[in-house]
Amino acid sequence: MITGSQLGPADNYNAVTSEKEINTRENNVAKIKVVVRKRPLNRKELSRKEDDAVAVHDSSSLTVYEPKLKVDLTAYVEQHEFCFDAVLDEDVSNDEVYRETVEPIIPIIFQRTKATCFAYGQTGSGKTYTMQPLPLRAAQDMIRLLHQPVYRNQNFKLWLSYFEIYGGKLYDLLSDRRHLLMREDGKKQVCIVGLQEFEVSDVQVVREYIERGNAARSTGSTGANEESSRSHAILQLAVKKHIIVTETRRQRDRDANEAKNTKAVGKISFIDLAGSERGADTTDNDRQTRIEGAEINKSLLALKECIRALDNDQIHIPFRGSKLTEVLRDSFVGNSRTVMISCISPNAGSCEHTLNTLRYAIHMW
Ligand SMILES: Nc1ncnc2c1ncn2[C@@H]1O[C@H](COP(=O)(O)OP(=O)(O)OP(=O)(O)O)[C@@H](O)[C@H]1O
Repeated sequence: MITGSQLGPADNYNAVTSEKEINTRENNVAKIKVVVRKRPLNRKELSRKEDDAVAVHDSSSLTVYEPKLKVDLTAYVEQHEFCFDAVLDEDVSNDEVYRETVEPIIPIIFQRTKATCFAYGQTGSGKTYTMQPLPLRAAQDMIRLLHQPVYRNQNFKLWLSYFEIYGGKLYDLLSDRRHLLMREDGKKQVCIVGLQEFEVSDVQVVREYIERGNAARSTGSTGANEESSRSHAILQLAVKKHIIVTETRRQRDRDANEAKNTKAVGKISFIDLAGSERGADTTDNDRQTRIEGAEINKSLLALKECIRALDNDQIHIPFRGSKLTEVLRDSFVGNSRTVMISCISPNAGSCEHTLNTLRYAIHMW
């Protein structure tokens, strides 16, 4: 697989981008990229003297050492080797994560590409820690690109929206958690009725919107991670071309909203998924938690099915499998790119979840 890391750093965006250069970039960015990130042992795990069961060998392979018992109760360790597009060790910074995952995609968003970046893993494995900084960094680079003459002259603008899927329902995180409805138009385009989109041209404003959305997110508590997220949060950055309307038409369309005077170019969606083990979260908790668990399980399975179907160039993609995949439908069809970041906990006690996460990731690869 070709990895995006072959592309130049963000500063290269400042150079004037030629059509040929863009096409080369587009071909160099893998359609689906699977990256694994290991987090360090946390204070609790260290105080319990838990073993680190994950060894990262190089930039693309790792081994999980699973503690097991024989039938006669003798302890032994089973080794599981894995290989991915990229494996990021515990000392890798969020900046490096950005460079490895999202940065290579940014220029091709301006060339009608739709991209999806999501983090997958058990509760407490680092999904939010990994996903939180990515949209801001992406917005920074996108705003810089908007200033290039080639895009400025075409009147390209950046728009932001942020919503969550909680218990199979959609809520706008930037509009007092307003309940949103999803509709399909005649051209089978999914649209989220009432979702607020904001034009952004300043990184500080982007930061404020992200903070506002984060504060509105649904969280619940479990034994594993008290601030655990039980919803999928989706932040979208869309590049749109503003169409200059004549004064006569403007008057005619006096009541039309801003969106009618724009044309979609490309989009990147960042998804912070709910904890992957939540699908099995059916015994300890109340009915509501069990329903949430079932919904989460359904959407994670549907996501896997869709990505596998895309990778195999299948004609039928099972988008209708869940609300999550229905919402993401337009991001997967046509010229699309997907980056999956599998977050894993290093402690031996999490081995089973870690192996499940890596096996989920292997199916995408
Ligand atoms: N790579 C990392 N380096 C340092 N600390 C990390 C790293 N990854 C995660 N952490 C810390 O681990 C804790 C759990 O991480 P986080 O909340 O991102 O998990 P999560 O996978 O999003 O969990 P949930 O599904 O419950 O939301 C946080 O305190 C976070 O700061």
